[in-house]
Amino acid sequence: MTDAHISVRDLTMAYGSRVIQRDLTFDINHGDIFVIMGGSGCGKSTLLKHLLGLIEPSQGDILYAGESFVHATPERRDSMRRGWGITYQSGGLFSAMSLAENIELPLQLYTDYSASDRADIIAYKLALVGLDGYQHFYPSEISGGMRKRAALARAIALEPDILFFDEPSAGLDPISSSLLDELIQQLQASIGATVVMVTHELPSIFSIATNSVYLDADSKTMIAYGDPKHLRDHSDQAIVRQFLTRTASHPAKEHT
Ligand SMILES: Nc1ncnc2c1ncn2[C@@H]1O[C@H](COP(=O)(O)OP(=O)(O)OP(=O)(O)O)[C@@H](O)[C@H]1O
Repeated sequence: MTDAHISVRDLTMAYGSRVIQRDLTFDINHGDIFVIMGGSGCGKSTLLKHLLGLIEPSQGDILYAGESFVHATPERRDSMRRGWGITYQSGGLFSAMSLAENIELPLQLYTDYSASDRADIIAYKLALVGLDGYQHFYPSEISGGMRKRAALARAIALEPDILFFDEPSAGLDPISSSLLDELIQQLQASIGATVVMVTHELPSIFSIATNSVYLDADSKTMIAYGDPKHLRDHSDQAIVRQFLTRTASHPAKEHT
């Protein structure tokens, strides 16, 4: 038994007969800001999709608070998912809806709040991400960084206890990207959620991650687990140190 928030156990991930990663076993603890790292094509997004239940494992299990997600009934999976907030690379806002309508959608779908309670929650969530008063704007009327923050406001609409991010700062300039990092850190601290993210951004990794796993494309398994700053300085795997210091002597190999 473990008191980890998410436990990955002996996980093998494959597309058909092609194994992407095998024997993944690690924990993500409550309140971690956990980063899934590795070179291009090693299987980071594939792992995220397994954690979200979008792809079934070839082997192994994923447990949330000690309960198997892989073996849960569809109804039980739905209720476990209710506690998750997800933001995709593109942000995933509906362009034909205002920011308020985007944030209202999960509230309408999953809660019995009255219209006026929903309006209060929308205002509060927008304020949390620094978009106070932007209720009536459409996604096309705000900047890329603001869209990411609006997507985050929608992801936290239902008070999730886990936030998943796929490349949160993709497409952002360094300043917007570091503002988003700060926001993720503040939200983590204020709502107490566990954060799981896939990112390539070393500044993000070093400024906010508390723990990480490194997936290796060549050996098709994890070769490092721990605080990325510690791994950068002390990993016994040269490739991990190179990845974290950007010192690879040859261009990163693509595994596509
Ligand atoms: N739906 C799919 N069917 C078959 N193969 C796939 C599928 N999705 C991804 N792959 C392959 O699985 C491997 C891992 O892909 P994945 O997108 O998980 O890697 P990644 O580490 O997230 O890559 P990147 O950093 O480039 O985004 C790649 O070789 C990819 O081509």
